[in-house]
Amino acid sequence: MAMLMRDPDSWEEPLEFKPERFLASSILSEQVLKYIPFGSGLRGCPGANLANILIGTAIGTMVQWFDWRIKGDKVNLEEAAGGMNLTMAHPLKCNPVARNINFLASN
Ligand code: HEM
Repeated sequence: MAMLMRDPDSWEEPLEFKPERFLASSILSEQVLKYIPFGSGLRGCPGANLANILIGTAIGTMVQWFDWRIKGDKVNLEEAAGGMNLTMAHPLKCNPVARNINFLASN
């Protein structure tokens, strides 16, 4: 079974950024076997639900409070040569710039 993240045999429009493609996942779907960050089966990660909640909250907070600046205008998503983990060939370097969100201020 191919498990490459951009394998057109496994993914529709594999080069497009479409995080909503994961919304349809359920533990029994074929979809979930294409991407198994938490392993699966009896020894699968028992912390998967907690991790998904924490990661969503952490990323949401980082995006809400900071503008993430990169050098240039495009992120190079080239992957490093295989292994078990998916690694960026050119690790992302970016600077967080605090957003001016002052939602506690009165008008
Ligand atoms: C992004 C976060 C996480 C990732 C990517 C991750 C990934 C994994 C993977 C790949 C395994 C091995 C599964 C297998 O062998 O099939 C595993 C096992 C495990 N994980 Fe996680 N995990 C995460 C977070 C957590 C959290 C938050 C907890 C606990 C609060 C946790 C507790 C465990 C435990 C106890 C095992 C061993 C299960 C066993 O061997 O029966 N993990 N995890």
